[in-house]
Amino acid sequence: MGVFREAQELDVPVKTAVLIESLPWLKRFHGQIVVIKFGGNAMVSDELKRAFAEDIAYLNLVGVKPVVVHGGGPQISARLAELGIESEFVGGYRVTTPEVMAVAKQVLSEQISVDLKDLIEEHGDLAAVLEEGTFTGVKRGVVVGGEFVDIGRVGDVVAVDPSAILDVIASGRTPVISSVAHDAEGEPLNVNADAAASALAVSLGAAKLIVLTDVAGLYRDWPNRESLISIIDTVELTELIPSLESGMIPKMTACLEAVNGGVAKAAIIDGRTPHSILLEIFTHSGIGTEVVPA
Ligand SMILES: Nc1ncnc2c1ncn2[C@@H]1O[C@H](COP(=O)(O)OP(=O)(O)O)[C@@H](O)[C@H]1O
Ligand SMILES: CC(=O)N[C@@H](CCC(=O)OP(=O)(O)O)C(=O)O
Repeated sequence: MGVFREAQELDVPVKTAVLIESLPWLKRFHGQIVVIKFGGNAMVSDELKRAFAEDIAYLNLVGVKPVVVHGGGPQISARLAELGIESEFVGGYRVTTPEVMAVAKQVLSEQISVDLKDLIEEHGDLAAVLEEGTFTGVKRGVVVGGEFVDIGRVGDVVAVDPSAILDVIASGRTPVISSVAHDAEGEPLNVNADAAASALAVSLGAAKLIVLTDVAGLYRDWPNRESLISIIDTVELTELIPSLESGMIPKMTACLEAVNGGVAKAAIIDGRTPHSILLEIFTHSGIGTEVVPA
């Protein structure tokens, strides 16, 4: 008993320091919108999803206004494999036939959105799933080796209607939204979730965009992982993007566009670290890679 109390007393200065370190960040972000993108690769275990939901509930309850935009690429791939439907990526984007689109829509908007909302709601009436309708998109193609390749129902966001999101925020809850968009005819488009989160952060005038993924951040020397970039400005990032690979291309483009669109900072952080969002927001050093204006 005596040993236990002594150990607790030793912890007191550490605990106090951790709590008080958050004060300037509470002042900075209180009342501000922070868009948080939860990537499918960061949803690797129930424990991590629960820690994510705790962080979102925490932010909400201390007066920050989190908005969750999620992906689910690996989960879509797993479902397609179960159904025996082939799928491939070109330039970081999934080739999306109408059949693939139907599966992506079901996994993202019906399954993952609801799962995340339910986990956040374990802490109170704190979340709401947004119906599709926020993002309007246009079909995009990719250029590979100088040739234009049609990749099906893949879209770029061209307009964001934030009204439903603002209503949810005004009700004190956290919107949870998938990246599915619709074209002018109302047909669904598969939008990369990083790009959707970025467009939303700009439209909402968010104070920060945080992107959770399955690496510590952006490495200059990928795949050696010896040189993690802690901070990079938009000019340097613009020069670096053409040399990046696969999923990092849409991810870093999304961060660049967010900051160029007026979001003060965009951070790529490791979603495999439990409570990485709280560490990023409420500690001086943060974690991962931060993109800032030049
Ligand atoms: N320079 C780089 N730094 C870090 N990761 C990189 C880099 N280049 C490519 N990657 C890859 O990008 C992946 C993240 O993109 P992606 O798989 O689309 O993630 P998410 O599902 O979180 O959106 C990493 O797991 C890593 O394999
Ligand atoms: C066009 C395109 O590639 N769309 C993505 C949408 C989901 C997504 O972006 O999920 P992550 O954030 O987990 O990667 C896909 O179909 O996988």
